Amino acid sequence: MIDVQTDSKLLFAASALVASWLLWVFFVPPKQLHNGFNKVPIIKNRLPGLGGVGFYANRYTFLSKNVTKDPRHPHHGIAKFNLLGKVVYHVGGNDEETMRAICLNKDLSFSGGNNFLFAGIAGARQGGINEDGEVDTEEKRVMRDLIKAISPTRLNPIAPRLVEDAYEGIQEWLGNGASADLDMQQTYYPLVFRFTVRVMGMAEYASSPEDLKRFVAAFWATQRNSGFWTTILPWVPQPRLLMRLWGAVTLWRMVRKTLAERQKTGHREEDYAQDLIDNGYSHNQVSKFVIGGIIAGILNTIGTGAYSVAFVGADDDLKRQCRAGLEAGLRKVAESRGEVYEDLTPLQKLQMVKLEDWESIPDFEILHLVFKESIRLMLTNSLNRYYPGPSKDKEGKLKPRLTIYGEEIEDDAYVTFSPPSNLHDADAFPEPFKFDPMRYKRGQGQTEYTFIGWGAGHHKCTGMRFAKLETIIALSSFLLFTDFETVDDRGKRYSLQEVPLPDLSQSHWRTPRRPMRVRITKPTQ
Ligand code: HEM
Repeated sequence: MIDVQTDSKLLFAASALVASWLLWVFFVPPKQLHNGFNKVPIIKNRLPGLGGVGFYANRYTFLSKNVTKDPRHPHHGIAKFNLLGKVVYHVGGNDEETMRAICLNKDLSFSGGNNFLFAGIAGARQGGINEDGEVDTEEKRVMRDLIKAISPTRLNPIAPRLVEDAYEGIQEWLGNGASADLDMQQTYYPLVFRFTVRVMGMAEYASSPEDLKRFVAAFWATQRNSGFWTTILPWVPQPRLLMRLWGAVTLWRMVRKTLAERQKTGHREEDYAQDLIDNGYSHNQVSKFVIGGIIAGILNTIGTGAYSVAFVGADDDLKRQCRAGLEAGLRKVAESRGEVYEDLTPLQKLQMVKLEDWESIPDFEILHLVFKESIRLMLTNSLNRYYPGPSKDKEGKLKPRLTIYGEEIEDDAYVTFSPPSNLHDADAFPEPFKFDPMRYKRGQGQTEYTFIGWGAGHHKCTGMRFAKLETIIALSSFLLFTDFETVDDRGKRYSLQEVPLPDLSQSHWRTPRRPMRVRITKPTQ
């Protein structure tokens, strides 16, 4: 028999429990935040228990609203806030001492920071740090493999194939027409994807448009479906979460299936996945490497590269300068190989260039400066770290505690540095939102601490040379295989300073604030 009275009592008790738990989750910040460990100002949040979840959803705006209001020095200073029960220190500025404190302190965990502050995995294992407080061997191995995958010995033989990919891409975009208006997200982004799968794995997708399309769609399903609710309530089924799951499962299954096919048929490719297979790595290990490598390789490269093309397409003088530099450099390469420059096709000219040529021939410098300036304007991803506390040195003595802007940081805290605080600082880069690639020739942003675009210290970008190579190949392909200009959706030309930047809170997809197309035309000569 049902005892109605007991049941309703139980129901009441359960509801009260849930309600108190929710109140606690939403309104009670972690004790650590207010414990007076230091005098760092606290960022207040409407739901102090959840904390500054705007950091995930709208990072740039969240920091602009809550840190300094001085637009000449965005995001400068230090402030702390609660984020899902963890204490996070925001740090910004362009003084070398502060950046060194973050970039050179071996007690700070890169993967621990990114698991939580980038991927939004609250309470995840502080990956990469073993019980002795050292970077674990699995993480070291993955990093070693990545360095090998994009080493000059591998990039040089693949570079001509990347040029061919760009050439084919352009022919495909033009189709039978004399010109085409490119939405860069739908055209340039898949091209960079093609480059990346060719280098890392799975090269099969680079030659199969259908597979590439499916792979790209699955990738973006994982990257573009993180938001406020999926971060706060990751266990509650919701459309974005399901999309994310679908993306992750599809990526995983595609890579596993392709690996199994290689094993079954003996088919081989020139990508790094093949090297790993040959070295006896398990399919699990290869899949993790491929997917991780693609995430690292794609996210910062697509938008900054696409905008490099768009900026050049918006200014005829800059385009002339880039073409002149490119042609002069290509002529030198051809002549050094004993070729007659005029006898070569544009494709052959570009395919001859080695990584070291792109990096060392002074005529190519203008292309690098365009890319550098595009990164300066666009890079908003923070440098994320986890601080477990000071470790011990070899004699067993505690190392000095992490100190930033004179304030000691407690154990079990997160630290995040905002690149725009460095890259958009008006003293370091006058008129910071003006696209001005020649500013570096006037002495701005010369060191890794005065230009944090590639990071600095222990975690400086491993993929820098590859990112430069692929972007310069793509930009050079536009310059050599097409004529191009940057227009709006009605075909009206944008000037250099009118090129619409993306909302800087949007970390990867980088949609321009107003419609933007790159109009390519078959060259007349
Ligand atoms: C425009 C393109 C790129 C930009 C602006 C960029 C920027 C950065 C920055 C700022 C960091 C430092 C992060 C930190 O300290 O927390 C970094 C690290 C890293 N980047 Fe890049 N990156 C780019 C392309 C690439 C590519 C193409 C790859 C790989 C194929 C790559 C792989 C990595 C890796 C593995 C790290 C971590 C290094 C370590 O922990 O030692 N990046 N990148």
